[in-house]
Amino acid sequence: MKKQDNLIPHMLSFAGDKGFLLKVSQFLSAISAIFILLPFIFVYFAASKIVDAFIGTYLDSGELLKWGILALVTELVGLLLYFGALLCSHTAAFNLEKNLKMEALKHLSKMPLGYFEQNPSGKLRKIIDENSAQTEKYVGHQLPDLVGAYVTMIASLILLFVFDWRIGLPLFLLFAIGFALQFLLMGKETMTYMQNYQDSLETMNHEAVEYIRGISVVKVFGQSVNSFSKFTGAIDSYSKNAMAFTMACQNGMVAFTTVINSPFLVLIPAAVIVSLFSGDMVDFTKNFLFYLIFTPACAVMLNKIMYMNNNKMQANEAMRRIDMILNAPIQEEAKEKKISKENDIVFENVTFSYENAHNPAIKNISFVAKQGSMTALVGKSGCGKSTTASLIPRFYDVDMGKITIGGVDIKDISQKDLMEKVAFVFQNPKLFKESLLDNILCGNKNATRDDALKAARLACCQDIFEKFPKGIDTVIGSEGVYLSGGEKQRIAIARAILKDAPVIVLDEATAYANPENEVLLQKAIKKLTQGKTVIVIAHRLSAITDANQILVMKEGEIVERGTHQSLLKDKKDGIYAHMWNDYMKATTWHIGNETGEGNEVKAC
Ligand SMILES: Nc1ncnc2c1ncn2[C@@H]1O[C@H](COP(=O)(O)OP(=O)(O)OP(=O)(O)O)[C@@H](O)[C@H]1O
Repeated sequence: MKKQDNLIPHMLSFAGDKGFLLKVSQFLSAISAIFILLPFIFVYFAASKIVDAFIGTYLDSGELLKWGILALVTELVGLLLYFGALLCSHTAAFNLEKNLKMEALKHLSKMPLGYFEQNPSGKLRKIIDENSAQTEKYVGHQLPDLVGAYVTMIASLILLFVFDWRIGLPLFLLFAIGFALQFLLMGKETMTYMQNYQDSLETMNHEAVEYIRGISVVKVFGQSVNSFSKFTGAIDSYSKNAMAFTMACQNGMVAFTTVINSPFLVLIPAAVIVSLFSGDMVDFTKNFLFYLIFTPACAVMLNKIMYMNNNKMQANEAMRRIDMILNAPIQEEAKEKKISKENDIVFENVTFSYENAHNPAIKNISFVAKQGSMTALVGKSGCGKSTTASLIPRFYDVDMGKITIGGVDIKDISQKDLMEKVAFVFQNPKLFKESLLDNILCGNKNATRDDALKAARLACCQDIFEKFPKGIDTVIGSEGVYLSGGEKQRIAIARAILKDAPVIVLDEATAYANPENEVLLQKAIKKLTQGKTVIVIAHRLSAITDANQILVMKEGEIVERGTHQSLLKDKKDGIYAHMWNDYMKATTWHIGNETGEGNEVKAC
């Protein structure tokens, strides 16, 4: 899609079954605009009567009253019609905003989870919220106003010529110059400046959030805001783009505002010249009175149109941003969905690269994880363990090779079935700002409170509940309720126990355990993984010595495989044997002196 495409019709299509209200609203607004112009004519007739009274002797107060009442009534009718127009446009606009949000959320739910690593939730929320609100503002307020303003403009131009074309023509030319300047202002170049400005505003907001998130690092390392080059760079870029946008608008804006707000500079000289050639000074005076009343209203209207075009440009840009989400490629669902009854996991020559990465994160990975067995992935940081695990629930799709569960390619299993089949416990589990109970229940929406309590017991969460007066009903994040990393992990394990999925992936699920709660966590994990196909990533090698197979990874490839015993016995000089030796040394490492005096530090 080109940046400058007119996306307004596309945006309006989201009004759905309320779309017809937009037409009704525009119709009412157009009629209302005419009614709101009529009082000028009636006031002109009233003023004419007063002029007549000056040159004659008799002032017909009845007729004066008639024009006054007509002016009042038409003004009121105009306002009522406008009210009706706004009512219709707002109903359609709210529907449009709701549909846009729903569509965006629906689309996001079909995206691979990897998309959310590149596009953090805060950024997506901002794009959806702010831009859909912008479209609501445009459709609810400005769209009916725009139609009304254009009708007013055409009617006004007609009126300019109806009373005395010799005065109307120079005024028309003045307004035409104003319009020409306005269209010059709305040129493609300005649109590009505005898009750059909006982009840099978005980047700056995003970097500000990142900076605040990392404020603890800033404080601990005594950094200043200037040392965060991405944030300061984003501020600089915003300031440059804001300035460029302002400068791009400056000349046109000044010229437009000056021209449009100086109709008397044209009206008075024109009227003086016309008066010199007017035979009937009475008629001239009446007409001049009309232009005197009407011309400032024309200027106000043109100013309004100018700002409305600006708003249209912003609404177009808002739609473009929402479209970036709506057009992002979704994770394709298989046309013929297959059900996998068994739970063996098989990787066949799987290769995967992250977007924009130079090298594959994993290469040619093949292994079989038998149903009911435990497979451990070990290796140095960055060797591809998490990547391998994250391909099982399709957080990303493989580039080459395939992954099957129970003999069925995971791409042929429906997303819903796959999500039901796999439970994933992350190193940093995400808990919602809801009660602990709700956080556990989200593993299985059909489960009862008793089920959740049972799962929590199995996950050794009792001590967490005992800390808070409301126990399992305590809401996280409220009134100083915060959980430690290890506590969060146990809640996440309770959630996974409740889900009772046949495949369990544990990515550093005990990373935050301290010596006391590691025992609890290990117990919880034992309960969770009984009889399941388990893929586990753990830096503490003691946690995986019982695994049915250990896959040792290096630079994205499997370089050794076997059980703990076989790897130690058959590959004495292998990577795993070295890792195990280092691990054993670390667990008996002493601070103080080499004779073992001092404080022992357990590996954690
Ligand atoms: N979202 C991502 N985008 C781009 N590259 C990534 C992403 N996540 C990981 N990588 C890269 O892929 C490679 C494998 O990373 P991965 O997280 O799988 O390693 P790991 O073995 O799990 O590491 P650790 O033990 O530190 O968690 C690394 O080079 C890493 O930099």
